[in-house]
Amino acid sequence: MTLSTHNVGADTAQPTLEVNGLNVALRGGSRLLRDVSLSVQPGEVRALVGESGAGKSMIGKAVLGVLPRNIEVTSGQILLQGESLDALGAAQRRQTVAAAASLIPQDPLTALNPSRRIGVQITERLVKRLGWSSADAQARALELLDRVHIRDPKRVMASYPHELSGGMRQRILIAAAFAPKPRLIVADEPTTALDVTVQKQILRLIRELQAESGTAVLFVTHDMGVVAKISQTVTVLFAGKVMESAPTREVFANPQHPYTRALIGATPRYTHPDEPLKPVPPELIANLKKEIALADANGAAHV
Ligand SMILES: Nc1ncnc2c1ncn2[C@@H]1O[C@H](COP(=O)(O)OP(=O)(O)OP(=O)(O)O)[C@@H](O)[C@H]1O
Repeated sequence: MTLSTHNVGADTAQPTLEVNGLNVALRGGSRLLRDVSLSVQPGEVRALVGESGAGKSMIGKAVLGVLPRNIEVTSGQILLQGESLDALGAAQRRQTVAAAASLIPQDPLTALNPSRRIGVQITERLVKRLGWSSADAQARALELLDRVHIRDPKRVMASYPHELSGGMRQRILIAAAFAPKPRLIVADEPTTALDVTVQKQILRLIRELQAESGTAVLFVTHDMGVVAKISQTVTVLFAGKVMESAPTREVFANPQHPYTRALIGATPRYTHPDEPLKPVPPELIANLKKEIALADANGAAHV
C-alpha cells in the first residue's frame, strides 16, 4: 500500500503552515511521527484524522513547540508563514509562534484556570506576550465574546470558569484563540468533550470565524463526520504516518487508501442506514503495522 497524495493547491500562495518530512520520537526510543509532510494555505481548514494514537495531536504539539519533555523532533522542518521555526532559538521561536498561532484545546474544563476570571485569561496573552495595551485587549476580548454569541460579555469577563457551562467555556476558548488575530489555529478535537447539539454549534462557529478572518486551521479529529463538515482538505494518519492527503470531497468520493475506505465505512453517516457499521478490519491494521515496522527496519538499516 503506497502513500496517496492527490495534487493539492500546487499553484497557490505561500502556505501559512508547511511541515516537511517531520519525524518525532520518544527520546532514545520508538518513532511517533514518520516523515509527515503537509501544508495549510491561508483560509484553509485541513483535518488531521485517524484513530487514537495515530499522532494527530503530536503534529499540533510539534508545530506549536509544546511537545512533552520525553519526546523530540528528530528531523524535518516546520515553516510558519515561510519562516523556518527550527532555525530560531527557543525564546524567539516561542514569540514567533505566540504571535502567529493559537490552540483551541480539547477539554474546556481543564483548559481554563479555575481560580482566575475569564477576562484576564483572554487578555493576558495579548498584553503580556504580544504588547497590546490593556484597553485594546479588553475591547478585543469583548468584541470576540460577542462574536461567539456570549450574552452580556462584560459580566462573563468578570466570571470564573465554574460559573459557566461547558459549551460557553468552549466558546470562550475559541474567542481567546481568535483574539490575537492568528494566521494559524490548531484545533485539537475541540468538540469531543461536548454533547452533539453543542458540537454542531461549535463547529459552525469555528468555521464562520476562520472564514471571516482567513485563518488557516489544522483541525484534529477522529471523526470522519466532522472532517466532512469542517474541512476542505484532509490528511489521514495511521501510526504516525500519512496514509492519504487530499481535498476532502475527493477523499469521500474516491478514497485511495484502504485505511481511508475503512475509516469512512466505520462512520455512521457515511454508510447506508440498513447496512451494519464495519469497524476497521483488524487484518488491515495488522498489515499496516507490519508494513510500517518493515519500513522502519529498512530505514534504520540505511542510517
Ligand atoms: N507524553 C507522552 N509520552 C509518551 N508517549 C506519548 C505521549 N503522548 C503521546 N504519546 C504517544 O504518541 C503517539 C501519538 O499520540 P497522539 O496523542 O498524537 O495521538 P492522537 O492521534 O492524537 O490520538 P488521541 O485521539 O488518542 O489523542 C501514541 O502512540 C501515544 O501513545
